[in-house]
Amino acid sequence: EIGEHSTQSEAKLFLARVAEETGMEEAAAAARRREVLAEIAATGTYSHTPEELTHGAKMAWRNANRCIGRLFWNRMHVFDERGAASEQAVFDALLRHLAFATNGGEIRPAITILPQAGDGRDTFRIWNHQLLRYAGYESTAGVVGDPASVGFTRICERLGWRGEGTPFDLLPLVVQHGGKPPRLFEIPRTHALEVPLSHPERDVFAGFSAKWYAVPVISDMLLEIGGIRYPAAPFNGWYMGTEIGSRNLGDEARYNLLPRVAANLGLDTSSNASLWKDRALVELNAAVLHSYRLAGVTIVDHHTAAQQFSVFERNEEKAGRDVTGRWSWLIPPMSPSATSVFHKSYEDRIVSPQFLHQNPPYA
Ligand code: HEM
Ligand SMILES: N/C(=N/c1cccc(CO[C@@H]2CCNC2)c1)c1cccs1
Repeated sequence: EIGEHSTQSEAKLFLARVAEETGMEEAAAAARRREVLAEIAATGTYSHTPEELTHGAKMAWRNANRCIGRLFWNRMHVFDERGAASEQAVFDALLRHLAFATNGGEIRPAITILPQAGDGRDTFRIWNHQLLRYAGYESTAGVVGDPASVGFTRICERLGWRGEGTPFDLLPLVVQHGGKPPRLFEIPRTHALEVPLSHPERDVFAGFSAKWYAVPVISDMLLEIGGIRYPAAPFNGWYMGTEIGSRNLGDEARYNLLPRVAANLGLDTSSNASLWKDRALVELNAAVLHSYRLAGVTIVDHHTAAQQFSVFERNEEKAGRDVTGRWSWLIPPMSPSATSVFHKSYEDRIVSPQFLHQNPPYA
């Protein structure tokens, strides 16, 4: 009962906003509103039209408070896979998503929306954090691969998966349907474009051949639109260089490459004041941007991304909408004060539609 009222009020708010933003006729909007309220009264839930689903997913991106990439919110391809009825069908849809998004390196933002929660049939959950990610193996000599993946790698191994044991083993996709045991699927190499990393002037990676995957596809967040929850709705954009250069490869708790890069640059790592970590970070980030450009794979540097975010703020102002944001995430991890975002403040208010974190499906 209470659920029904909240769905009704969330649905009414969403339908009114979509009608207004997509210029729907008043009569058509009223008819749709009545139809949805009747469906909720009869079944406790409702289904979005393809148009509502598409615009709702774009609104959720536009409302993503931690996202610096929102300028392009209206240019995202939406794959409606609400008809998926098996793990195999989900896997096929995810491969299609990867192929479409990769597009030979000219990355296209996209989202694949799988069945909504609570529509009677069981829902799907994708256990991966991202469709493409490297395994992490804990050993007595430390971690081989991505330390952030150690837990999930163990789960994959418990489910029967065996990696090669290199620092860059692509993890399998793990798809669960309702309460059934999850199924594992290997991603074909044809769908997992990777970028070999090199530096334009210096051999910063001497002794460690580094690479990273082209397309980041977040697959563990829940998409909420007008009171309807989509627990599996993987979405991709392109990378901002600092995500790879500063965090994935630079963090001590990740690939921890700063000492090696500093040594290869001949820096004095005996004192903080030589700023050797800062110099190593700059060259590591320069190498990432250089390598993706050389490979013809879309990437954005944090200065350009910040400028694009300013254009987004101006566009939203013109559209009469507030921009909400989480400052601590919007500022890039490198040279934040050299970007405009740093010198502004943002209200971290949750606006629906929205992407939300959800509990991992595995114990
Ligand atoms: C097109 C290029 C895009 C770029 C460069 C970009 C950039 C970023 C960056 C740098 C972050 C912070 C990630 C971190 O610090 O770990 C982020 C967060 C986020 N982005 Fe974007 N983004 C893009 C597209 C998208 C798209 C297409 C969506 C969804 C449709 C999206 C939704 C989000 C969400 C929900 C978060 C917060 C994630 C969390 O709370 O863990 N972004 N984005
Ligand atoms: N460039 C990106 N970066 C991210 C966007 C959202 C989330 C993440 C990773 O978030 C992890 C969880 C908290 N920090 C790391 C990275 C995109 C991924 C998918 C669309 S754009």
